[in-house]
Amino acid sequence: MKITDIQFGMLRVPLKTPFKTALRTVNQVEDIVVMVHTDTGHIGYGEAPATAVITGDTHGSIIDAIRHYISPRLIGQDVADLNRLAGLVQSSMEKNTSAKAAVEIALYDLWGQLYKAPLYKLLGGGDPVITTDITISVDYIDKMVADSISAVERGFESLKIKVGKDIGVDIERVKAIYAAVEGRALLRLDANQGWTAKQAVYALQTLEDAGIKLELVEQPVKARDLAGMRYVTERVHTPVMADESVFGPMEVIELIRLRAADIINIKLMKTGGISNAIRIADIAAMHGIECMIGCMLETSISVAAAVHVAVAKADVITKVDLDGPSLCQFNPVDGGVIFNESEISVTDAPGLGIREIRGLETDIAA
Ligand SMILES: C[C@H](N)C(=O)N[C@H](CCC(=O)O)C(=O)O
Ligand SMILES: [Mg+2]
Repeated sequence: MKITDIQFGMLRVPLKTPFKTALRTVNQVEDIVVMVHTDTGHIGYGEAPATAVITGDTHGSIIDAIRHYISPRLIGQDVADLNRLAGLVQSSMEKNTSAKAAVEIALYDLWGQLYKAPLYKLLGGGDPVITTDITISVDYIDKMVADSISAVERGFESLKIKVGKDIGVDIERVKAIYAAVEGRALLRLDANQGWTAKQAVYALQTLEDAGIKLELVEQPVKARDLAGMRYVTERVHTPVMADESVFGPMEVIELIRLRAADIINIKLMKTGGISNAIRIADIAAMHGIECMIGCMLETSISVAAAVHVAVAKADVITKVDLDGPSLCQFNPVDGGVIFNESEISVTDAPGLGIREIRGLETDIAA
């Protein structure tokens, strides 16, 4: 199975409700879809969101990276040489992790199609059903409480509460949500870098002293502030998770060396795809550190790939934040992973199992 062409499309899907974090507000998913064509007629699918505030990637940079740096290395190559091709993708240029992820995901999809097996089985197999949390956007307290109750009524047993806007209000936000859903859902906080280390310790100790048990706190301080991450980790009982602080395996090794977090959030859009996500899971497992697998604002194309990784690496990926498809007003994908609110199931269709993507705009400019 030889690669003959790589094409792009733009996929726009409105969100059910605006997605608000300490870093940004978004109303719709607008992702680049990558289609890797082969001489056998098989097509591999990948997807890349332009999360400029986290990865630095924009629509233009994703297309440019694939068109001018990644694609020329792959045309004519054999999909059976997957590891070598993943290496070509990773070494094509610095950074640009979302572009690399989209192409790698499509290559892994084709690899599964080549061997007529679902990706998770080729990655080692596992229980085909996993459970995700859902994000509660940062907002007025009453709105966050109402959104949390609604999520619990939809069956979500784990809520990812966005904070990081104002330390005093954040504490009140968490207290109010905890009181509203206590005993019915676990609370994860994500400050998206919005606090200083001292603020984070103050907020978390205040919540702990009030008897509020949190499952974890994600990225309390600035991405590059590893000393701050360590400061928080050493001073609170709540497990601290690194998100924006870690992209690839080298950063994970450094984070572990510094003991700067308790848990690692793996996202394909930070790792540059599946190969490095697996490396990080293996490094974490060797050090006895748990991982979450997360996503950006992505649909069920790239999130499907993350699901296959989560299923195959469930020994170390013990937490799942793959709510992108649940945040969308509709699923544009026919076939593939089944997203049913908190329950996500892989099927035994080859690769990612994607048959068709509806509403794809293929006339996008460079
Ligand atoms: C969508 C997912 N639950 C999530 O919250 N991801 C964010 C970043 C998403 C974005 O801004 O596109 C995170 O974990 O920080
Ligand atoms: Mg996060």
